[in-house]
Amino acid sequence: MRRPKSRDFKKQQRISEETEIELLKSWIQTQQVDSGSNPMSLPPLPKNAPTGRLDENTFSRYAGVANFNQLPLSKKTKDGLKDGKFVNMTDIQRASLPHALCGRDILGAAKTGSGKTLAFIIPVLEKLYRERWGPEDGVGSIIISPTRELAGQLFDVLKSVGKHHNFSAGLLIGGRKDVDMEKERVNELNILICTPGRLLQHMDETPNFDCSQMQVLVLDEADRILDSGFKRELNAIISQLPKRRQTLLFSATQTKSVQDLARLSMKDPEYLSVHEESVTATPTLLKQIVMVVPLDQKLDMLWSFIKTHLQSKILVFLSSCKQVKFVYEAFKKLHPGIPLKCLHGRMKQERRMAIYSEFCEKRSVLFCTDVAARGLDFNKAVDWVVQVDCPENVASYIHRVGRTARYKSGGKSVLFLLPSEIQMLEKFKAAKVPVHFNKPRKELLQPVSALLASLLAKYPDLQPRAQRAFITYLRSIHLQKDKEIFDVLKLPIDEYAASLGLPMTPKIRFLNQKIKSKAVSKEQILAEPESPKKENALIVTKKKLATDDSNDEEEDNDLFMAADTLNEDEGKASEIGEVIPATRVLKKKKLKINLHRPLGSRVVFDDEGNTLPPLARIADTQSGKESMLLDPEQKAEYYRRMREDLKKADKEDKLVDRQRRREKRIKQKMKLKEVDEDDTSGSEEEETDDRANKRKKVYFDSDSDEGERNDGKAGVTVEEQEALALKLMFVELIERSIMKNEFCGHYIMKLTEDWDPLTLHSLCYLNQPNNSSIILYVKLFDNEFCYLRTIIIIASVHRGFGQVTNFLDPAL
Ligand SMILES: Nc1ncnc2c1ncn2[C@@H]1O[C@H](COP(=O)(O)OP(=O)(O)OP(=O)(O)O)[C@@H](O)[C@H]1O
Repeated sequence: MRRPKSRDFKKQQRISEETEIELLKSWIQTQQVDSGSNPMSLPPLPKNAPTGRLDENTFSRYAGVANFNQLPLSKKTKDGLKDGKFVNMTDIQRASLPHALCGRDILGAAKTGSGKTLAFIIPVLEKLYRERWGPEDGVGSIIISPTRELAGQLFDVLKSVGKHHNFSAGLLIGGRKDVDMEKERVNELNILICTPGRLLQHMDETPNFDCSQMQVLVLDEADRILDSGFKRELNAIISQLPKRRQTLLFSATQTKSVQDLARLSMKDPEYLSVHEESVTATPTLLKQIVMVVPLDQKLDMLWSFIKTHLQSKILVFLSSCKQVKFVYEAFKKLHPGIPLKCLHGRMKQERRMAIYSEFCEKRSVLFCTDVAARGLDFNKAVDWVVQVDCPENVASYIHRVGRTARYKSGGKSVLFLLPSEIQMLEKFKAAKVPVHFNKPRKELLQPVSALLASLLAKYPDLQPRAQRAFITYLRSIHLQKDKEIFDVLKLPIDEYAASLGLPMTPKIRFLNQKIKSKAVSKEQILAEPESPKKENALIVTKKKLATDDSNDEEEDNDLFMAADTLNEDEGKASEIGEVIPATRVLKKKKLKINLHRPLGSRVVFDDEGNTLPPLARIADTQSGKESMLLDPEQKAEYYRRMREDLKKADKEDKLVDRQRRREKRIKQKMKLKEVDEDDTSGSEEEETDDRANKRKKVYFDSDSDEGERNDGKAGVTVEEQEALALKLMFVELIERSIMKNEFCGHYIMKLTEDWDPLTLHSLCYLNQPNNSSIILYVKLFDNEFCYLRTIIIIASVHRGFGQVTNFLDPAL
């Protein structure tokens, strides 16, 4: 049975729209609240107090009222609110609506989930209604949201509360294919809800797109839209909007920057921060837990958490899309017993919207990036917000946890803090964010790393995902602004890689710069007299500075070298050890040699971990006297003798080689002659040409000390010789000898003597038997100039595979 309509309702129904607008205008005008005052400070009107016109000339006060019905709102808006079961106003609505209704600019700040959306949707509807805005008037209001999902949600609220109005509204967000259709219709829309990028696209591309008459501009999550990420877009948008307009800014963490307000041409805005005096900056019904979790245990902790909360609706924040993708894919394959979903900015828009709606409806775990951090009001309450990675600042934390405990419902959140991020707690305290400190219960921990490792082995496509997740996490820490809290060099990088199931730690190129700068600061330590850290710092600094001009790969290598040094000097270098991460692949990484490092600066270690000069081992093995290495004079004498011996040997070998070449050339000439004589066919010319072509390479007369060039003579270029040398070295030495650890000088000499085309003169080498890293100093004849030229072949054996990494002319 239909309820009889109230007298007020019947009365209002009788009032024509025109009269209603006149009435509203004079009501707002006569009873408007003083600028700068907070309507909430006024005593509330009694519940049954008459509203609207009291007599011919007076109206009821609307500032400080607690009920929507007591506000000077159109019947259509009131009906919409009633349909949505919105009766009593929240604090921010009470504080801001009286100002907003009389056309003032607003800077509204209130806790998450406190009803800020209605605080700007209502004034938009009312303003356009009072201005009698119609389809022919075009764009009357623009509401900008930082994310597509939030824009979609605002659009739903607008549709619901404004359903009795006749305005047309459009949702303009990126990722939608129907941009052409939008372009056709956008000029007919009265209210645009959009993301900055899409709005700007229309401003740039849509013919006759006109916002010059718009009345109200709203920035939801204003601090986010005003921050540097949207600066370019927002400036371009603002430049196309009329200066005479009402501007409403809302956020749980509001900007107070004068520059921001100036950018928006706001004039004496009302700053309404309704919870400024509140004891907490977060909802009172939100229980917030912080746990200190080492980086390598984060996934174990997350997995354990999910397994013990299978009946909950959980929102999990990670710091990058790639982490989200990896954790989602990996956990899905492990079947935790609750539906898993993921949401990040790299997904197609339709998928994003579908995931968002599904999560609103069903109990599940949603892994997401900060794309879901702000504004989203998931229909059925979220039970837990889990922050696996620390947010960039307190504001971001407040928005993330604000996805639960909305309006009058409760909620819980947990944040995993790394030991190095513990300072975040002080920031929480300063920002009035009450967190409870909980110790992780080890008995409940269900390790997942081993399972991930086997998953990665089973599904090859998962491994690159894990690597990308690893790198993007470290990069996100590296790029954080707050360097007091986020220091990538304090992270146990190697253990973290293992916890993702990765068999090896991926390369982290971007870290090098940090390592270098740390090295410089270590130099400052050196400047201080008697510094106990001096010795250790010296080792590290030298290593870093020696590689200033090295390429990326080698830069990474230096990271590992530095860490290696620290490992060996563990006790002494604990100070630096805190700064430079250890890695699991140190021993393997050490094999890579920085080719650009000045010769002789390479540091090798003896069994006790002491550093030795590069030739120390040869000297050591040949002299048998370790002490000799420590005496610079003896060492110099030793090198001098070595040089003389080599020179002598060079001369002798040169003579022998010349002789051999001469003989060989004569032999070849004889052969050619024989062939020419035998050939009687008419293809003689052709044959000769062919042969000439075949031999068109550059020939050198190795007999001539001046290195004259003689076409038609046997020989190969130096490049070919080197290439052949490399090949031979690789095949014969590396594969056979080095891998078996039977590398010996005798073998090499034998090999080179047998090898005809290459006039390999002499060869000495450095061998580090236990490292399987070898430098071959190979002396060749450079036939063009007929001097002895030395190439170094650097060979390394990495995980059982020989690899010639490079060769070059050293300045020995
Ligand atoms: N006056 C009201 N009466 C009842 N429910 C309300 C009222 N105002 C808002 N709500 C409800 O409170 C919830 C939170 O509102 P809203 O999304 O506007 O919060 P918010 O302050 O914008 O949050 P955030 O800062 O996270 O964006 C919504 O579900 C909304 O329907």
